[in-house]
Amino acid sequence: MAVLVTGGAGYIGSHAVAALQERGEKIVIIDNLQQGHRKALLGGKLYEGDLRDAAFMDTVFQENDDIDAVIHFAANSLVGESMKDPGKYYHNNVFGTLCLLEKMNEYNVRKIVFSSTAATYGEPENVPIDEYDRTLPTNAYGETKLAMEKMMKWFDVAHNIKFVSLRYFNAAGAHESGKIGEDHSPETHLIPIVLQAALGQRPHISVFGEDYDTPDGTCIRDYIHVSDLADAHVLAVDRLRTGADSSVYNLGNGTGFSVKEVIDIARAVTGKEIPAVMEARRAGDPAVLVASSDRARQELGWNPKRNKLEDIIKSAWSWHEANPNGYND
Ligand SMILES: NC(=O)c1ccc[n+]([C@@H]2O[C@H](COP(=O)([O-])OP(=O)(O)OC[C@H]3O[C@@H](n4cnc5c(N)ncnc54)[C@H](O)[C@@H]3O)[C@@H](O)[C@H]2O)c1
Ligand SMILES: O=c1ccn([C@@H]2O[C@H](COP(=O)(O)OP(=O)(O)O[C@H]3O[C@H](CO)[C@@H](O)[C@H](O)[C@H]3O)[C@@H](O)[C@H]2O)c(=O)[nH]1
Repeated sequence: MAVLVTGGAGYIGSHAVAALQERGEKIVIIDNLQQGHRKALLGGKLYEGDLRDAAFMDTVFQENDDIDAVIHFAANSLVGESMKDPGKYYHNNVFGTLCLLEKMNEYNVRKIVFSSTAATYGEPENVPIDEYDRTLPTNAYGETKLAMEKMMKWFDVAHNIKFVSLRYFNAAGAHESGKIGEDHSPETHLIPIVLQAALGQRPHISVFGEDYDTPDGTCIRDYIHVSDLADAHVLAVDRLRTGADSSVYNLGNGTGFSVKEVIDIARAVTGKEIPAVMEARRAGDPAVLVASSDRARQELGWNPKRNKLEDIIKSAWSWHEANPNGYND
């Protein structure tokens, strides 16, 4: 048996590849390297190409007829960008997933673990958010992820392709080996940008909005260590291999931190000043996203181990300090 990992050379995908490798899985990776890095791969066989290229996908499935499960990370995933260029998100995310599901059906692969997101909920009715809460995305990115989840539901009904949809909250941190971490170009995520400011690579961190309905006026997010996310994917593959039905799980720590709190903790971790400049809101941002992950704990047996934000930021800081230019590729 082999696991196909789409987007495996990306940030979260490469940590999942490392987790699969640790337990001796055979791993096949698809990545078009629009964001991914060859150097991020600690195992597996990389096929460089695009999900939407049918001939390329035929080659991958034909050369690896032992693939029994797919973990699907490949997507565009930036809230801000999706508000300016929604077409890019529908094309890569929705059409890309359609291409993948059709090939899975053609090659008789009937298990998929999917990278979904807290952005499917939009502005929450209840905090912490559980899987039964309303899904009403406030940005085009979240809307495409919800469309992808719905597509998987109908491929299950019609073709018996079982899915586990993992709705991650905000991924952060780096692998404990120090070998892999976060390197996006351009970088838009809060924690790496704050750490780039700590390294003096940026003059300051811009805080997008100080007038939200939160205690200090800045947005609140639930930060979860990337290796804890990676572990959940291994558990989800296991669950599907037992013949379980399709399901959806939130993955977060259950504690929210405001943008200002994140910056303060990063100042304490790095010992650097990290200047902050207040700016206007970024379109599409919900004020608060905090997870209830009880269901993942109960049904998947997921037990995130790196829960303290200080430790998560420390692990990211180790990576950024040692690799100030990322993978440098
Ligand atoms: N980073 C987060 O906080 C977060 C939170 C929730 C959900 N997610 C989801 O998790 C997944 C991974 O996120 P990430 O932060 O690791 O992103 P990433 O950009 O680092 O990784 C995505 C990878 O997919 C590849 N890719 C994109 N489109 C492709 C295509 N059409 N064909 C082949 N390869 C393609 C990219 O080159 C990249 O390596 C995404 O689906 C994202 O929506 C991320
Ligand atoms: O320079 C910056 C960057 C971000 N922020 C704010 O920091 C918070 C977190 O932003 P960011 O790190 O960009 O993450 P999100 O927009 O919350 O989105 C991430 O987390 C989502 C899940 O919650 C995922 O689905 C997305 O793919 C992933 O990019 C938001 O309030 C941003 O407005 C700033 O104030 N300044």
